[in-house]
Formats: sequence, C-alpha cells, structure tokens
Amino acid sequence: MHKIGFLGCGNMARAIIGGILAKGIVAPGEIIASARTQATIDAAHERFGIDVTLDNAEACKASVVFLAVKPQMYESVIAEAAPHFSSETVLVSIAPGKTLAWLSDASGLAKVVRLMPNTPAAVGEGMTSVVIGKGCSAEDADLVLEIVDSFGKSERIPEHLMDAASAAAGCSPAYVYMMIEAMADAAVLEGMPRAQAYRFAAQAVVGAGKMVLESGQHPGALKDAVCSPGGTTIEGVRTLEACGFRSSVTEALIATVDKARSL
Ligand SMILES: NC(=O)C1=CN([C@@H]2O[C@H](COP(=O)(O)OP(=O)(O)OC[C@H]3O[C@@H](n4cnc5c(N)ncnc54)[C@H](O)[C@@H]3O)[C@@H](O)[C@H]2O)C=CC1
Ligand SMILES: O=C(O)[C@@H]1CCC=N1
Repeated sequence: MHKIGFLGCGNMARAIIGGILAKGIVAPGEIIASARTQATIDAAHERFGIDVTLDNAEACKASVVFLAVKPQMYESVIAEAAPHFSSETVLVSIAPGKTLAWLSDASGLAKVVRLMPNTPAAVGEGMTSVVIGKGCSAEDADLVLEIVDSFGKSERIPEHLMDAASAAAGCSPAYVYMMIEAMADAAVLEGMPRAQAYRFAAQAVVGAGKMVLESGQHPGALKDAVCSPGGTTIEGVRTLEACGFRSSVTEALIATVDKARSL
C-alpha cells in the first residue's frame, strides 16, 4: 500500500512531493498521485518516479491522502473519493476556507488535518501551518508532522488562525516574487544583466529573511541599520512610504483572508 497519496498533482502537490523526496523520508514508490490528464501524471512520473493514476480511487487507498485540488473542486472530489477511504485514512486538506468540521462531514472521516503549505516546500524551505483534527491519534499526528517537516518548517496553530497563516506564508511568496521582479527591473534599467539582477535581488530577500529569523531584532531596527544618515536607502524608504508600500502589502494580505472566508 502507498504511504502518501495526492488527489491532484498541480503546483502545490509537486512542490510537496519534490521536498519529501529530496529529504528521502519515503521512497518514490510509496507515493501515488492522481490528476485529470494523462500529460500531468506522465510528467509527474517522469520527474519524481512516483506512481501515478487517472483514477482518484487508487490514490485514496494511501495511508495519508492529500487533497491537492482547488478548493472549488473539494466538494465533488471528496464525494467521489469518500467510498474508497478506510476508517483509518488520514485526510489532509491544503486548501483555504475548508474547516476540519466541513472536511469531516464531507468525507465521513474522523482523521482530518488542515495544512497551509507554500511552494518553497519544493526546495525544502516551506512554511506550513498545521491543525490536527481531534480524531487523529498521536501516531497520525507524528506521521503528518514528519511529512510536513521534511519540506521545511512547520508550526501547529489554532484553527481560527488558518486564514492569517495562509496570508502570511501561503500566499505571500507570490508577492515576494513580484518584489524580486520589480527590484531586478530597476537593476536591469541601470544596465545589470537580467539573470544577475535576479540573483542579487533574490539573495537579498533570503538574507533579509534570515536576519529577521536569526538576529532577534525588530524588522524596523534592521531597516534602520540599512539607512545610512543622508544616504541612498532612506531616499527609497521615503519613496515607498509615499507610494503606500506597507499599506499595500497589508491590504493585499487582508484581501486573501476575505477570499478564504468566502470559499
Ligand atoms: N499554489 C500554492 O502556492 C498553494 C496552493 N495551495 C492549495 O493547493 C491546492 C491546489 O492548488 P494548486 O496546486 O495551486 O493548483 P493547480 O491547478 O496547480 O493543481 C490542481 C491539480 O488538480 C488536478 N485536478 C483537477 N480536477 C481534478 C479531479 N477531479 N481529480 C483529480 N485531480 C484533479 C489538476 O489536474 C491539477 O493537477 C489548492 O487547494 C490550493 O489552495 C495551498 C498552499 C499554497
Ligand atoms: O491562491 C491560493 O488560493 C492558494 C492558497 C495559498 C496559496 N495559494
């Protein structure tokens, strides 16, 4: 029997599978993924060496089943999958908006888990929020956490913080990529080759993130330390404030929370 199944094999499933296999906690043959098209499953098999199928029922037989389809598909995919689960199946949702209570009702399963991962899982740098349902045993929780910790960091949170966690870590990589693109555009405008500009901008983001995590300093203090008196950086800070940078980011994250609540 497969240890981990994926219903859906899109961007997030592929990021998780890549992260799990890089860490080696399970062999490729212990993972099975289903998707709607032959091209998708062929590509996943070729890239990861995992088992693949067009039949969701096959993937439902795994011990831990990730629901990796869009939230709008959850209802129909769970209805199709439910007859194929066993009472021991651990069902893992990675979608915003679908509560543990809803998942349990829809699937008929007692063992349900909510995660909100992010695509940096693909390089072992994921940040995943975890809510383990009450029907899960300590062993189920350990297994899920072993899987999740193989592709980055994780924290257990109360379920009511799931939308906040999704905004801060699930969606936010998209905005960071936009910022990296914009930062590189400026460097390109000044004559730097494009590939080099992405390296500089991306490494600056990696380094700034590590500073927040490891220095113990407030982000504002770290920002202040970059701004030499009468220097160049403070001119950029003035410009970002005039353009509503921080407010734009906050509003964008609140928009994701509003959307999650509507799903
Ligand atoms: N992309 C991201 O950064 C993140 C995504 N998520 C969640 O992951 C889930 C999937 O999102 P993405 O991977 O971005 O979407 P995607 O569109 O890349 O992948 C969806 C996959 O589902 C498959 N699919 C569609 N209908 C199906 C069906 N009836 N049966 C089996 N497979 C079917 C598609 O073939 C595709 O492989 C969503 O619930 C999303 O909220 C969570 C965190 C981050
Ligand atoms: O866009 C989405 O809905 C998913 C959830 C978090 C990131 N991507």
